[in-house]
Amino acid sequence: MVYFDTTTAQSQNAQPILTWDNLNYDVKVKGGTRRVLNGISGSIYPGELVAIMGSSGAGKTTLLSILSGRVQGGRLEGDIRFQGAKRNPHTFKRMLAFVEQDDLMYPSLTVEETLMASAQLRLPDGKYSLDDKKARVSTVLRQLRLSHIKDSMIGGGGMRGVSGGERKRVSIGSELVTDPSILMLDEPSSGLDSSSAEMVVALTKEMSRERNLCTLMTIHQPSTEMVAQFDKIILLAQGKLVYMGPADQAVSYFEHLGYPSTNSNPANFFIDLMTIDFASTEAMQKSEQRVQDLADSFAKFQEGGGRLLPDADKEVSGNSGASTVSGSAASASSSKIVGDITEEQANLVLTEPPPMNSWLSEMLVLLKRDWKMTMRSRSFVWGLAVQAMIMMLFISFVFFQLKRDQASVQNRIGTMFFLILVDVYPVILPVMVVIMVGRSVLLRERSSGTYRMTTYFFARTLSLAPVIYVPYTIMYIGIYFISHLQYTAGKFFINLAIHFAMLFCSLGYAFMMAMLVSKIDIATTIAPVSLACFVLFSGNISNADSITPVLRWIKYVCILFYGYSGLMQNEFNGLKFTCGSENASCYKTGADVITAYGLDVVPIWATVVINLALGIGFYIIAYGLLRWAAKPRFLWI
Ligand SMILES: Nc1ncnc2c1ncn2[C@@H]1O[C@H](COP(=O)(O)OP(=O)(O)OP(=O)(O)O)[C@@H](O)[C@H]1O
Repeated sequence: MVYFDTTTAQSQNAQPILTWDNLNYDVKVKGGTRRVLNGISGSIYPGELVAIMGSSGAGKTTLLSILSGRVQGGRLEGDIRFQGAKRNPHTFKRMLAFVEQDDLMYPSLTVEETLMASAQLRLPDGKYSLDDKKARVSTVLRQLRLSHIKDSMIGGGGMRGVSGGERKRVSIGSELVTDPSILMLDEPSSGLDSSSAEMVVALTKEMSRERNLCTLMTIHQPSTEMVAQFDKIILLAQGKLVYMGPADQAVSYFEHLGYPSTNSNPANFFIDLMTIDFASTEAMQKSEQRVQDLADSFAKFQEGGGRLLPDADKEVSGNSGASTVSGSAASASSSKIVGDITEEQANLVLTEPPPMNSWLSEMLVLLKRDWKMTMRSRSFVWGLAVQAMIMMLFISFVFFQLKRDQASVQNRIGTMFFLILVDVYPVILPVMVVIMVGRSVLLRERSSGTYRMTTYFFARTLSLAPVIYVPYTIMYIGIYFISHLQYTAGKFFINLAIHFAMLFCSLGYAFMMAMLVSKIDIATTIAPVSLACFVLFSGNISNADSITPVLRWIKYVCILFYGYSGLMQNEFNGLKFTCGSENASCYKTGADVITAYGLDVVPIWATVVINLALGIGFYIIAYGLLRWAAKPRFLWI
């Protein structure tokens, strides 16, 4: 009788942390459906490092996505249990650390800042003091051999930063500073040279052992050294399971099925066995048949409790005595030490996700992080400052020291109109781009429940506000005095209030557009067009009272209309103008101008309040888009 003991040292005393049973996954294809995963069952235990292997298109990423609760679209059947119970989407995602294939991080933060932000946001304040979090970060930096580059920028997007291997380790580190029960990594070795890839796997194993963490990764074609690190491997071929068990027994297992190893690297041997050969019809049929045979043999092997060849007389298992494929506790050793870990460690699994930190503490951590990023975007900060100064000089000297004649009426109207345009266009476009650049990191952090979406909006807005409000306030003050608008304290502060409300609206509009569209090039095309429509209804180009009745309502949702109306009323009310004899039509008072332009409908105070309300409305829409429309529809079983 031949038995393979498919339990690993970690599984002998412990309960599985994650089990899956008979998973079937179908996707829609032209003319019907296609089965991507077929009857996959298995389990993983605390402390185990497990690799999902298979040739391209075998279903590795799909299986990992299903187990992590991140699969979208298609039809999923089967059963998945976390610590013996059905998974709760809200708690499971906070107990899972998921490292995506693309290392999505903010380029302008340093390695240490990236890990610290993750620790501060995801470790509960009630359990960890700031010093504990710092200590944890420095431990992770040391364990992942990152201490020497802790002050280097992550880089990316044209900014020089850490290397690919280091970047991957930072990604892993920012997940490991938290207290996850399971760590999942999608192709952690992709894009890395062999020594960096080996280092990533070796360090992951070291940390899995130390923390008794269950680690599951997909990997395409690992080296012999990497295969030796894995406790368990899951081999998939054409969506079917052909082996799941200790990595060091897989070669013997296939030998006993009649497939002796043909390659010194076991991974290459497995891939050769499982790959479909498309060279000819005959070769294809033969390799498909082989894969089917392997899948059938493993299914029988699982059903038979690890019995591979009935009545064979060879004992091949590395472990003596019979044990079952599911790693039953029946075969557990009575020893207190199992493999590298103790029995207590083996049974140590977190049953509750860490509680979320308070809203304020979360917001302050995000604000600090966002502020650093904003200040490091030199071109953004300086771009806004320089453009505000250029606008100030340009507007105030074109409309220099306005008088009280009929020409000054036109010049005042021009000043007000130009000012409201300056409040929106040069603000919305750069802010929108800055928000969109961080969109993918935001979505990743949202998927893992790192923080609340409301704290994100507050912190991001507060971090951007000073670099907009400070130069723009200087610009308004400069224009106010150089152009000689009405010099009274009341008018001056009302002027500022109208502009501040406009800038708030512009920020809200930029957030809304950044959440509405996922691609920067599309957003930078749509935003100016939508703003151009607002210009039409601002009350300058067309008379606010004479717009076609069907479209007249648009002015009431137009930020430019309220800003323009407020500024015009504030500046013109109380003014008297001289009329020259040559002027056929003459505005004698500022009130005449306001009436002629149809801008006396909404009182000044209301223009400020309505613009603030519109700004809040834009933020609410942005929040709704992020919360619901951009929310991925994950399948849960
Ligand atoms: N939503 C989907 N729609 C159509 N086909 C899909 C979908 N999801 C997965 N597939 C198909 O299922 C198969 C398995 O995909 P998966 O990405 O899991 O493979 P993989 O083993 O990770 O491959 P690789 O190593 O190349 O990344 C592929 O043929 C893929 O095209």
